Amino acid sequence: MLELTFDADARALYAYFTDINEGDDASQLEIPGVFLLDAAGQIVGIRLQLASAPKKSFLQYAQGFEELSYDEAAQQLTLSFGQHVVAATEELPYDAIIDLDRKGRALGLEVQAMIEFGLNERLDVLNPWLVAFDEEAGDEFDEDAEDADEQADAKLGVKAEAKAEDEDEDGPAVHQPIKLNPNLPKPLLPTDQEVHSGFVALVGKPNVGKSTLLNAYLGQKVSIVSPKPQTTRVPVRGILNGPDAQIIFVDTPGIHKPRHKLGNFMVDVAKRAVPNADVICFMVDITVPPNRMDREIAQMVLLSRKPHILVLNKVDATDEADKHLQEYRDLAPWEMEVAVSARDKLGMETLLAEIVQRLPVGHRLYPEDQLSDVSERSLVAEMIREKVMLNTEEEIPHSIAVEVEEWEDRGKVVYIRANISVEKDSQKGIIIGAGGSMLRKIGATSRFEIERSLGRQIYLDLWIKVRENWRQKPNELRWLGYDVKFFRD
Ligand SMILES: Nc1nc2c(ncn2[C@@H]2O[C@H](COP(=O)(O)OP(=O)(O)OP(=O)(O)O)[C@@H](O)[C@H]2O)c(=O)[nH]1
Repeated sequence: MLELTFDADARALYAYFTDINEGDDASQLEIPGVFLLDAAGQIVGIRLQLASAPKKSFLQYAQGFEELSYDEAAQQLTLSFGQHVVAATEELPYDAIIDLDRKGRALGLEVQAMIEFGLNERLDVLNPWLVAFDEEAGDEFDEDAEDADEQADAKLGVKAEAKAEDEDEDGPAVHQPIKLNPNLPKPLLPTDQEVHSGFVALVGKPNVGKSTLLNAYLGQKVSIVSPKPQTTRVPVRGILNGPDAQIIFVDTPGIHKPRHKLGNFMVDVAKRAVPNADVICFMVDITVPPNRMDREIAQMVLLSRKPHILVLNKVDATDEADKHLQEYRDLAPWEMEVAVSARDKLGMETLLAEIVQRLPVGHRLYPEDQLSDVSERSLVAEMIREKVMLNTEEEIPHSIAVEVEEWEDRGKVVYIRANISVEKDSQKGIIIGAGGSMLRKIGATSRFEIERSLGRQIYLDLWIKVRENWRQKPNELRWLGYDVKFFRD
């Protein structure tokens, strides 16, 4: 049976024909079509009109599903949900998207409806096919799997008691929050006066520069950055103090089409940041035109009814900054738009002023010397993950997780033992590299950055562990700290 997921925030319906991983979708087809409606106006199917005959392999993954049929003569792909009489059709407000792999095989499709379409009330017929993002089978805490995991740890010499102790005390990733770097000049701030203060969500697609902007404002890295999409996995709060304002930026994971439970978690925590924010900065990459995901995020921002600013990033990277401007403007009635370069720190004062005037007046919500809510321990784990991401290719960057397992102040140095989890044995080999060269490189670059950030000498002990298919396993995700309950406000 073909399973569907419906993202109510984005009003998007997804149907995947096969399990897919990051990078499997090599290209996309945009195809016009119609909703098939019964006499009551309920959606009972979708018909897509292909422009030309597809390759033979196009429907290879889709073949087993009785809901799908292809009319060769008419070049129409139809999804029918049950034996309903089609009484009417209604044009899809946007072309459907079909993801293709490198061989041109259709991996799945996405259909988006407009806000005013009232899609959910018309989805009743589709209910038996709908699965919720977060309620797939096996999502319950799996004690057997947890036991098996501990046994595997014991075999590898990992101290299960030490881990349990860590987790009992403070959860998987809680430690001292990062304070302002003592080497940086401290702003002189009046303490008890009222200021503009509140939460500012940085939301957008992966790779648009959200983390770069946050780090640029704070003058210190609190959120890791890489050229690969989906770098940020958990919301990171960075606190900027000024004489008249305290701005708590919330850097969120890039919103994308989730393909595994880790992706579901990332999108879920990103979306939760929107209703909790006082101001929303919708960040886009001005060098490329908006796509379906930008439209979905813009709708979500609009629905929140929060003050919202369009932040057009990467102006440094194009000579035609206004080429796609109108298309971004058309996504929503923005209260304000500001063009910036997070990399070159351009436009940042203007954006800050726009943010501050939209924040409520009150007291500072965080101590003035606190830079982030990220613990030192989490930041160190993230910095190591960043170095693995920067030094590896293909599927590796997305397949790893890093946990700091031991942290001991030994006077002159801080001893830090960290585990890099991978999904397969083959990935372990890649991370170690020939004669250990890759691991040495990751260790050296991580140590340099961690020492700079902590202002202390460290001894970094890196271990690699295979946690098979961890991104799909709820208990593994919880163990690694990717659990929504840790990120509730
Ligand atoms: N040219 C240019 N590149 C930028 C700018 N801002 C960010 N980048 C680059 O864009 C890439 C992605 O930046 P990130 O800050 O990791 O983007 P993000 O939106 O946080 O990405 P996710 O974590 O995937 O959601 C990195 O290679 C950055 O160096 C900018 O203003 N100009």
